[in-house]
Amino acid sequence: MFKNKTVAFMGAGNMAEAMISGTVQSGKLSGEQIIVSNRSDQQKREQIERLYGVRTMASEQLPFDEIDVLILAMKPKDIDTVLDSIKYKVNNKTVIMSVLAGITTSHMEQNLPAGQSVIRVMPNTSSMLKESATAISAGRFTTESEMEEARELLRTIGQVFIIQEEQMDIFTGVAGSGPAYFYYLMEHIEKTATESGLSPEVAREIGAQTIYGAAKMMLERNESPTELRENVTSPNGTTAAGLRALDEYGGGKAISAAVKGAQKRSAEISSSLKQKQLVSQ
Ligand SMILES: NC(=O)C1=CN([C@@H]2O[C@H](COP(=O)(O)OP(=O)(O)OC[C@H]3O[C@@H](n4cnc5c(N)ncnc54)[C@H](O)[C@@H]3O)[C@@H](O)[C@H]2O)C=CC1
Ligand SMILES: O=C(O)[C@@H]1CCC=N1
Repeated sequence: MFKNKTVAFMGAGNMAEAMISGTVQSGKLSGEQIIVSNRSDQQKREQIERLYGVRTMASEQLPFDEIDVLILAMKPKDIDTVLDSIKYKVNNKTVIMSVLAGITTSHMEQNLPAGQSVIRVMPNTSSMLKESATAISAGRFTTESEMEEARELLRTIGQVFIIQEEQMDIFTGVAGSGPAYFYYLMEHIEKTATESGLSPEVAREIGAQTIYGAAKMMLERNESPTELRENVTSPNGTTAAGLRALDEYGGGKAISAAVKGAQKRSAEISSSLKQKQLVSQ
């Protein structure tokens, strides 16, 4: 399916690198088919070229006519500069995918040639190991077959969920930002375990295996998190004591607030762009 296709990245930061790593490991695209560009950091380009065997160049050198899929992976604040810089160069057959939090397809469509196909994508950094939970939603001009191809391409970095664009903010709060909540949890588990005498290396391994095992149980057993939690919890036992402390310290509320906080920030990015556009009209 990807034979003779060229996928180019604009932006070569953490998210782009995670996607490049996963895609190259999948073996579905060769390094030759992937072009990675950024604004100015040549050292980073050389590093990516060395590590993943892809082609790299400065963004203004991208061969726009050759590109089938252009993945935008810079910070949301840079979107307008980038759209301005590509709107007269981009090929009308190129599908533009954006991984930028909060940037809507309609914002991109308004700042690109009429009819350009745009897909909003929300991956996470577990793309690095082909374990992302990635959402995609179609823009106004995206065809079903382009969505199917997008899904196939992003399957190389993990699981793909097709969602309505209105659901992107909450998806971002859960899955785009989500790995950070688990790392935060691990930081605390590791610190506490180390203070109680485990070596940091062992504490990390134990914690990671515990999260991994719990995630696998959730994915492979047809049981709700409530059932799974109850199976761990003996009456008057150790887990009950641990969960009581979590409740006492507002653990559940804190987790909900984290997801909602990220969701809200994603929506704020969208509305601040809309505001900016209204002002400049
Ligand atoms: N880091 C994450 O876990 C996730 C990030 N995202 C999205 O990915 C995007 C990138 O995030 P990170 O990789 O974390 O940021 P980063 O700061 O690591 O990378 C940004 C990259 O964009 C490049 N860049 C900036 N302006 C440019 C321009 N005009 N032309 C070409 N390249 C340009 C920079 O050189 C850099 O390589 C953000 O929009 C973020 O919302 C989405 C999902 C998860
Ligand atoms: O923190 C951020 O804004 C990006 C988007 C999702 C994860 N990282």
